Formats: sequence, structure tokens, C-alpha cells
Amino acid sequence: MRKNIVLIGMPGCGKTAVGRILAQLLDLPLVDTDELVERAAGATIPEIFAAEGELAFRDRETAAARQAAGLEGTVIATGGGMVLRPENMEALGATGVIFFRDRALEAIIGEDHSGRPLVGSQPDKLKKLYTERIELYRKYAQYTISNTDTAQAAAEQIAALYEQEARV
Ligand SMILES: Nc1ncnc2c1ncn2[C@@H]1O[C@H](COP(=O)(O)OP(=O)(O)O)[C@@H](O)[C@H]1O
Ligand SMILES: O=C(O)C1=C[C@@H](OP(=O)(O)O)[C@@H](O)[C@H](O)C1
Ligand SMILES: [Mg+2]
Repeated sequence: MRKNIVLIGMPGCGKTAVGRILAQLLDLPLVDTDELVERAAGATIPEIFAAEGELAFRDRETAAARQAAGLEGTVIATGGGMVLRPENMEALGATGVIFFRDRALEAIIGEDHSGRPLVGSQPDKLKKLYTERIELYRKYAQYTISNTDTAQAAAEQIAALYEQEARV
């Protein structure tokens, strides 16, 4: 069974962007857990937060984690809050190698966060999320990708580590 590649990290660190490049580089399918949630709900992430609240979103995210963990040989981009529930990470870690994309907070703050209800246009919220979550990202990461270059460079680093892992 070929393991999945699971990408974790702060909202805006590039999980989705790096995931797309990785899937092309390795010729593997890509699944974004936010997309699984949106498809199951028939609504966008901001709509789900507005209509049902964060807890309902987290329940949907846990269902998406279980679904994604059932795949193999797939690049899985998660939402930034996936690490908040240990059961999510147990499920994803059982069938995947976990990579933490540790992009500099200043660079993350510079991105467009309009589609992220927990962040919006307030950098202070991102700083708070970072403080609350950094230990969780570190705890669950098998590998940390800290280069702050391009998404392409991060994807190449992850691809090399994954192929090395597959040879062990
Ligand atoms: N060095 C970099 N690494 C990752 N993403 C980058 C980088 N530089 C710019 N970006 C951009 O930052 C944004 C990150 O957003 P996204 O991939 O949606 O993050 P996430 O899924 O982690 O929330 C994308 O628009 C991506 O193109
Ligand atoms: O950090 C978070 O709690 C969230 C991150 C988002 O995903 P990205 O990290 O892909 O932006 C999305 O799941 C939702 O808006 C909540
Ligand atoms: Mg994303």
C-alpha cells in the first residue's frame, strides 16, 4: 500500500498550492479536505461557518479526515485546523506521511485571507492561531518544511523526502 502525503500547517502557508504542485510532480491524485467538506455540505467554507458555526464545520472536517485517510497514494491538503482534534491526526497518520509546511508568519500574513472566516483581514487573528497551534503542528509533523522560498521548492523537498521514505 502506498502511503498518502498529508500536508498540515497554518491557513495560508500553502498546503493547497504546494499540494497541487506535488500531485503533478509525483503524478498522484490530490484531495483537499476543505473541498471534501464543501462537496458534502453543498456549500462553501464561509457559508458553512455562517450557517452552522465552527463546531459543525469541525465535525464535517473530521468526517473528511476519515474519508481521506481511507485513500492511498494520494496527496492530502488539509485545512489549517485539522490538528485541533487528535482523532483526525490519528486517522490521517495511520495511512500517510505528515509534512508540516512551516512558512514564515509574516509571509502568511501577506496572503489574501478573504475566504477564511477565522482569519479574514485581521493579522492579529493569525498571530493568535499561530500561538495556539504551533505546538500541535510540530507534534504531528514527521517532517517540517521550513524553506520560505517558493511553493515549487517546498513541493520538491517534500517529493524527495516521500520517495526516500518509500524506499526504506
Ligand atoms: N513560498 C510559498 N509557499 C507557499 N505558498 C506560497 C508561497 N509564495 C506564495 N504562495 C501563495 O500563498 C497562497 C497560499 O494559499 P493556500 O495554498 O490556499 O494555503 P493553505 O491551503 O495552506 O491555506 C497561495 O496563493 C500560494 O500561491
Ligand atoms: O485554520 C483553520 O481553522 C481553517 C483553515 C481553512 O483551510 P486552509 O488552511 O486551507 O486555509 C479552512 O479549513 C477553514 O477556513 C478553517
Ligand atoms: Mg487550503
